Amino acid sequence: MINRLEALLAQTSLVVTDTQKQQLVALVTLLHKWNKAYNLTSIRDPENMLIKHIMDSLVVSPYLEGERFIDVGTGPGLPGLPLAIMNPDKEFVLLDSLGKRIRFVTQAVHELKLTNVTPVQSRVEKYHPEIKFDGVLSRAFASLEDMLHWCKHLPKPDGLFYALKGVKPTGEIKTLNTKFKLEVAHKLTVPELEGERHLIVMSEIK
Ligand SMILES: C[S@@+](CC[C@H](N)C(=O)[O-])C[C@H]1O[C@@H](n2cnc3c(N)ncnc32)[C@H](O)[C@@H]1O
Repeated sequence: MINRLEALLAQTSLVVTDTQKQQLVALVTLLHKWNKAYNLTSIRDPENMLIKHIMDSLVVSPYLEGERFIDVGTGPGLPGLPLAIMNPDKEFVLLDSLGKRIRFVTQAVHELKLTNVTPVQSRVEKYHPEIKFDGVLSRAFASLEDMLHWCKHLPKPDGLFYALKGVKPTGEIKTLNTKFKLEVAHKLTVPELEGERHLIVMSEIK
């Protein structure tokens, strides 16, 4: 699988060390193994997991600004685990309300020896950390409006919200609550993934 990962990475400008490649492959292997018993993702085949989960998460990496992030509704650690592997100098809280998903994330953190990830089982509305975040991330979590509403207590005053989406959510952007504004919408290219991907970056208006 490492050859396949290297071929996919070669189609990007991402610079990934051998250790990081091994961790990414180990993550796919673990997800594939746990998925049989715990139904963590509808994508069951490791090759598809590499493209639709790992590469889809990794291409967000160059756009992260800051040191401390939370991935809300992380499910089995997506995009948070690939991003944490890619950015060992940044801290990631991976939050989900479902126990089986956070148990998987905890196991992955242990097996991959990740020291920059804290798994948290909680509903996002009820999670009030002492230290706020530079960025609030989500993929396949909620509409932009719901994400901003449920997560508005999480970023630092100048922190950003990042939502990874399919087709550009023009309607959702137009109807953003007047307290928030669109910073930028990046069109993402995920090697060998058909269909559009967008990273919507938003901030609160002060
Ligand atoms: C469709 S899954 C997406 C999982 C992952 N981000 C991905 O891209 O594969 C949405 C996740 O959000 C979680 N979730 C939904 N509402 C939540 C809330 N209010 N607080 C915390 N987690 C929530 C669900 O348990 C589920 O794991």
